[in-house]
Amino acid sequence: MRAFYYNPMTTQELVKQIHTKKSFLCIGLDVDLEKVPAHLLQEEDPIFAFNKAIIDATHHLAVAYKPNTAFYEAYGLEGWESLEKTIKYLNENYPEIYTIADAKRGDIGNTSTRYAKTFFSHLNFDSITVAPYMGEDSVVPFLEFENKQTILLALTSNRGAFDFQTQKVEGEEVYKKVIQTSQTWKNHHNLMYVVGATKAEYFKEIRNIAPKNFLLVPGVGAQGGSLKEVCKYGLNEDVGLLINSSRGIIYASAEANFAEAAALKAQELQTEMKEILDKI
Ligand SMILES: O=C(O)c1cc(=O)[nH]c(=O)n1[C@@H]1O[C@H](COP(=O)(O)O)[C@@H](O)[C@H]1O
Repeated sequence: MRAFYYNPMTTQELVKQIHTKKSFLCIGLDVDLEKVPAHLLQEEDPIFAFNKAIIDATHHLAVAYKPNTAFYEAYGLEGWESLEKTIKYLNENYPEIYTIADAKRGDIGNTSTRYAKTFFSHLNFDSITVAPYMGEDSVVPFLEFENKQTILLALTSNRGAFDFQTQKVEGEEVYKKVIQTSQTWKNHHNLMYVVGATKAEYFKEIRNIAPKNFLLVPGVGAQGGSLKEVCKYGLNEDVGLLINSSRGIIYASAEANFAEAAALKAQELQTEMKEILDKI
């Protein structure tokens, strides 16, 4: 795929879109060919056909899409091509939509630079999820892209988050150290954090140390997190939340009506979001 001209999206534009659509919904495009409707398997590119139908049916309800790269890499070269077609389709047809490469990268600086080029320059994603474990020099190559966002894993939605992230080092939980330390690397226009929806009771403290940053919040839907609980302390003056649901939306039906069923699920969340936004 050749690089094409594309205007990168700032957080201010993201906030504008949130207010226009009355939505801070992110739809996760985690495509599993064992779960897509059988008739799509006859398509030349079933993954892209599935994504296109979901995007066309839900783009007015969501402000962001988040393909998790594992679901594409698992199908080898063909899967990677489906990912390329998906991001190109989003950028060309819905340029207002915010895009997240959920790739959870991060390596020595020289290698992180290549990851950053892959997802920001070549694929033209607006943002990427990055693991902070290797420290500042592994994250800075992503932050050097001025109009792109780096989304650091802070407190993840899974049970294993308690293995390291909530453990104390010198009296402070590791996830707090990640947030506090990284705040000195770049400003809130370039830096966001992942905080799981299943960890709603932590949002108050997280907002104390990261009042301005956007938080990407996966775990609503299939993992059982509550939108209302997250919003109680997670919202900030710019809304500041992107709530992701993947399986709960895209696999609402495995029948021919899968895209309409996905739109209904997205609509349920958007309606709840509108009610919340109307009150602030
Ligand atoms: O970075 C992520 O997006 C992420 C972080 C996290 O703590 N928990 C988490 O579930 N995710 C991702 O968010 C998506 C959640 O999918 P569902 O549980 O199907 O809604 C998957 O792509 C996960 O890999």
